[in-house]
Amino acid sequence: MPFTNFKTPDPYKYLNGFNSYHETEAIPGALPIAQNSPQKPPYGLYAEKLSGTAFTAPRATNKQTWLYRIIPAASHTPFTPVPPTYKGPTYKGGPATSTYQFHQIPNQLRWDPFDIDESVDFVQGLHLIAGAGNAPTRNGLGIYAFAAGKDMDRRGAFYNADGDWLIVSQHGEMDVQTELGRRIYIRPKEILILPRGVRFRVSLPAGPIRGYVLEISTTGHFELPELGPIGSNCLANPRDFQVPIATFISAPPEPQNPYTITCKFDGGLFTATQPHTPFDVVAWHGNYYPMKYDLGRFNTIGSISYDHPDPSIFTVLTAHSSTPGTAIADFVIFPPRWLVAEDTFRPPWFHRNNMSEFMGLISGDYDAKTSGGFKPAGASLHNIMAGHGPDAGTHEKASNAPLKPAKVGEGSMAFMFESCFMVGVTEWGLNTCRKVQEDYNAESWSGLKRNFAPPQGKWGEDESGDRLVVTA
Ligand SMILES: O=C(O)Cc1cc(O)ccc1O
Ligand SMILES: [Fe+2]
Repeated sequence: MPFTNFKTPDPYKYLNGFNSYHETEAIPGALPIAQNSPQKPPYGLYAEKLSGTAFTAPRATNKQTWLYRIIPAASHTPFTPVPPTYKGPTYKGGPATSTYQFHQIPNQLRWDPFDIDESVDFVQGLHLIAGAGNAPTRNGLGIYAFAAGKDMDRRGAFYNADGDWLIVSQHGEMDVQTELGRRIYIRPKEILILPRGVRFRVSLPAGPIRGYVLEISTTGHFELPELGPIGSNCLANPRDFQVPIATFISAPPEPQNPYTITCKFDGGLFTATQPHTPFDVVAWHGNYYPMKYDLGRFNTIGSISYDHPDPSIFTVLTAHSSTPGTAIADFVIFPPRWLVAEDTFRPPWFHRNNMSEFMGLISGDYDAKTSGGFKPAGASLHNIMAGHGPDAGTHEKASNAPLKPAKVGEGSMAFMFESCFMVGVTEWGLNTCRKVQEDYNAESWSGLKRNFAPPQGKWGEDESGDRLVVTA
């Protein structure tokens, strides 16, 4: 049985390997040999360096890519702010605000599925649901929902100066052209990493799309988690990350029909034009590039004895904070898997987490919920120390289930963005989207029964705390 989510292969070819140093050329000989910046690069190309870290970052974390292109990215008209009347995304806490405005809410929150708006493209259809910190100090995080029904303009491209994106596809198919290669194909249950600054354009070959985006505004990037005693394999394996192969558009510049470059810079949108295509990179070498990953390739591990392990065993990618072992964001998935633990309450336990947990559902059911309120394309947020866990129905069922080996999550894929930040909710996330469920807590946990049955005798105290109560 092939461990992938797909019967038909993706139509494009890729380079394989996470954190590998790759090189690719669309014309043989376009990459200079040995050096980066010859006096005259091959074929009249310009050399341009795209850095993913400070020049001085330690070798183990240093990222850069050298691009060999027809015209450098520097050549464009000045960027000007996109007028607030533009039918577009809500990136900040509210329209035309200069700072992020987040509502900090200690309650558990859950959202019904986000709507698809077929009249917008990928960039226009992005909405910031929640986040923390900010981009300018490189200490922030953003969680977006996106939905779109239109291709991005053929003569347009977008880049995000605020951080790296991890795009989770929930519905539809995305064909993503980037500077580093013409095509990346993303289907539901696949993810796309788009590094800060890389220009791209999304088209929709098979109708509307919907999904989620995690943005990290840090100095670092998404990394594979350490494996410790697990060893050198399992979870997401490096060779399953797929990287575009250099391809370029060679059309001559058209001053009368320019390309529009849109960027997100501290949550605001700016545009500039240029007569030449941004997708003119003929060759590149480096370790700073977009990547796709099919979540079906994840090698899930779990308990083969007793007790429910921490969900960190399901971490696909992590973005470190400066505290060892503590992530600004972990991307965690709950794939189909066998549960075999003996004498164990198998679903997630009740808990209050030091970290915040934003969850989404790509398809199917999530094994901690039976009430039906956590639906594909919906979401939940259990902020720092918000009590949560299985709903009453799930608890009842799992406490009495025969503990035979059982497969959970067949056809399902839930995920979590877990962060050390207190994650605030935007005005769009709380009100404008009109998806917040009023009764989430009551529906989930008000039905929890008191099952307490101590042995006969003197146990506990009365409410004043100074007299022992005799239970019947
Ligand atoms: O809250 C959740 O459903 C996510 C979760 C799953 C799990 O298996 C253990 C802890 C946890 O936070
Ligand atoms: Fe949790």
